Formats: sequence, C-alpha cells, structure tokens
Amino acid sequence: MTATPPPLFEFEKITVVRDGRTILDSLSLTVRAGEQIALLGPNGAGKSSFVRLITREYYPSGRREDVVFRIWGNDRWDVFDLRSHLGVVSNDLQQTFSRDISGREVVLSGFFSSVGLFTHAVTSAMEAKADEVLAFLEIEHLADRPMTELSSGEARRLLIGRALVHDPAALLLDEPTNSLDLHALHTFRKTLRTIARSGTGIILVTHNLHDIIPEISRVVLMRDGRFWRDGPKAEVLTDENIGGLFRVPVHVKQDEDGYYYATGY
Ligand SMILES: Nc1ncnc2c1ncn2[C@@H]1O[C@H](COP(=O)(O)OP(=O)(O)OP(=O)(O)O)[C@@H](O)[C@H]1O
Repeated sequence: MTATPPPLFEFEKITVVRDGRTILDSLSLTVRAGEQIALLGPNGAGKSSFVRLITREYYPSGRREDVVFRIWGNDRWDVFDLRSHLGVVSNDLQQTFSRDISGREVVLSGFFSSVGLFTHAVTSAMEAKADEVLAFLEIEHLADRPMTELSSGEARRLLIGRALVHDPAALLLDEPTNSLDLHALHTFRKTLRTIARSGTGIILVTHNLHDIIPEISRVVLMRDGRFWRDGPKAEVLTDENIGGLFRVPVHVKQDEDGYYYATGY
C-alpha cells in the first residue's frame, strides 16, 4: 500500500505585515499533492507577497502556535529542502540571472540552487538529467546560448528546466507570461500543458485569465491580501466574481479549447 502524500501546502490564518502594513491577511489554503490550481488576482492583490512567503523571503506575523504553515507536511524547512517538492519560477529569480552563463548551466544550477555553476561538481548523472529536461521542454537549441542574449520567453523556459531537474511534486509559477509575445505565449502554454499532463502539480500565480490552462481545475481569487473565492474553475470564473475581483463589469467566456477570457470591459 502506498502512503498518501501530505498536502503540498497547508496554511491557516497566515498574516504578513511589512512596514506596518498588512499585505497578506489571514490566509487559509490547503493544496493537495498533484493538484493544478491558479491563484488569480489584480495588481496589488498580494500575489508576489504570497510567493515570497513560500520562498521564505517574507515570514508570517504573530505567534507560531496560532497559525498553521506547512509545506509538504513540514513546518520547519529551508529553501534548500523545499526544492525537491516545489520548483519555483518567479520574476525575482529571472532577474538574478543577469550573468553570462549558458542555457545548460542555468538548468544544471538547479542542482545547487545557485545562479551559475561556480566550483560546484557536476556529475554525469546531473548532465544526463539536464539533457533529459532540455529535451522534455524542447529547448535543446538553447543549451549553448548565453542567458544574457535570450528573450524573456526563452529564459523562462530554461528556468522551468532549472526547477524541473529535481522532479518536484509541483511547480509554482509567478506571472509566467509577463512580457511574452503571441508565439512565446503559445509555446509556453504548450510546455505548461505537457508538464501538467505529466502529473506534476501546478500553482500558477497570475493576473491574466487567459493564463489558466485547461488542465487547471481549481481557482483561488485573491483580493486586498485575502483569498476571496476558492473552488472549481467553472464555479469561480463567473461574470460576478471576475467583475468583483477586478472591479470592472465583464463577461467571462470559455473558448472551444477550454481557455477563459473576459469581454465587455
Ligand atoms: N515590503 C513591502 N513593504 C510594504 N508594502 C509592501 C511590501 N511588499 C508588498 N507590499 C504591498 O503589498 C501589496 C501587495 O503587493 P504584491 O506585490 O504582493 O501584489 P501583486 O498581487 O503581486 O501585484 P502585481 O500584480 O502588481 O505584481 C501592495 O500594495 C504592495 O505595495
């Protein structure tokens, strides 16, 4: 009998205060292992702050015994342990890769949670895994390209490769389609759908309705630092909810491929 894996996230009553401002307000959320969810919210809702909470750049306020904050069943973990369960791809991370390292080195650096390889010893097993990930993402052609010469979409796919070298249970993607053109968006969606279908959990953090790939079944709406709605996609993505979330009248529609979009604003 295989043991049921612990939830990826278990949070209760998590509040984050920065510079005297409550930026995350009593958040409660459980995400099961392998679940594919979107966290959707307007500018300033607290999405990036939520990602920084996960990556331990921000800490919950208040007394430890009053809150639940577990990742993969652990309430004490460091970012280094976290990486085998959760691959994080954020814009903050992308900005740290400004040095001239190759695409292959970007992917390999995932083994060391570093930005480049420095004096780390790369084994042949690591090389083989990097090749496998580059092939899976169909980005072998980026392996020898310097990171500083790549477009945002190309760089982001390498960072997804970097996150995947540990075969994490889930990927957390923060605003992954920012600055992608239509072609890059098409390629990115294809990549993400392939990852979702391979059984990896997805936590997609975004302000774009059209980022929500059809494989995502649950949507959490975030507004003013709070989780405002949480449920099955079709129940959450209504005119009333999306209009209320973005504070603008909208019609929410679904196209024949299963993507949602808004009109009338
Ligand atoms: N370190 C900080 N000190 C003070 N206020 C902060 C800090 N970090 C974030 N905030 C505030 O918290 C709120 C949420 O910011 P956050 O960047 O998390 O929103 P977001 O949903 O990611 O927005 P966007 O879609 O525009 O990136 C904003 O009002 C922001 O000004």
